[in-house]
Amino acid sequence: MVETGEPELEGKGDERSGGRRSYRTLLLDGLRIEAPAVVAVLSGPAAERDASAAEGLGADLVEVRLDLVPGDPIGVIRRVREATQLPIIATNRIAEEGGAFRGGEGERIQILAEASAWADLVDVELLAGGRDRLMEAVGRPLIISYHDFGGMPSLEGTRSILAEIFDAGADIAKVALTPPTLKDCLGLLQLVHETERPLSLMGMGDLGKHLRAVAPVYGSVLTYGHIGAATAPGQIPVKALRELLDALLAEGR
Ligand SMILES: O=C1C[C@@](O)(C(=O)O)C[C@@H](O)[C@@H]1O
Repeated sequence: MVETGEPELEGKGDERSGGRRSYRTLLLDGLRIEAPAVVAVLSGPAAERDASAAEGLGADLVEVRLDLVPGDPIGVIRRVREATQLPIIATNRIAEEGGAFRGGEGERIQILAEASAWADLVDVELLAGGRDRLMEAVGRPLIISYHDFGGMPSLEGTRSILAEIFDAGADIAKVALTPPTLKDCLGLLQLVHETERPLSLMGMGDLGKHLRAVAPVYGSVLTYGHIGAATAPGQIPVKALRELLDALLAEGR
């Protein structure tokens, strides 16, 4: 686990980074993220080509879904590193949380650890058996994630999951949930607004997808969009997501 030590710098709603509005600056082991930030998810055979296009489409970071690229995942992330200057998140998603990796946990963690040499942040699931082993092996800022593709825990249950994620040593907590009602969406926005530590919250599904553009207004630090095929229900194309954020983020808050 990386000892960041660096304070987060609380920006103001009117701060701009390259013409974009930033609410807060995250300093993670020398990596500077002006939040809220758009992450372009790279998957499939066009991952390297999409990496080249990501910044022009409005992405601030890219995520390489090592479980969703053909061939050698290490070769792919190396080429993505050559294709873009944007910070890279390495993710090798377990099947239980919507991923396509089908090997053993030891192999999955090994690939992720090796790929981290070309990444700026690493994503690992809260419930992954190899989570702590990976965290010991990787000297990168960590996103610890939790996904529910069929619904969501209660709000108290979600608060407990966030506490577990931060207690486990996350630099950024990430939860992607499928809220069944608008009341659940309101509850999640309240949760984002009250959480001071860096949290990325996304809604999945038809009723939750608007949270991808709205939760950043309430403080969510990362929101994920796609360039090629969507990698989650309700995911929004990067260009449209960027335009939504630029339209919705407020001068002051
Ligand atoms: O965890 C996340 C969020 C995500 O599942 C989404 O809902 O956009 C997409 C994944 O690629 C990423 O790793």
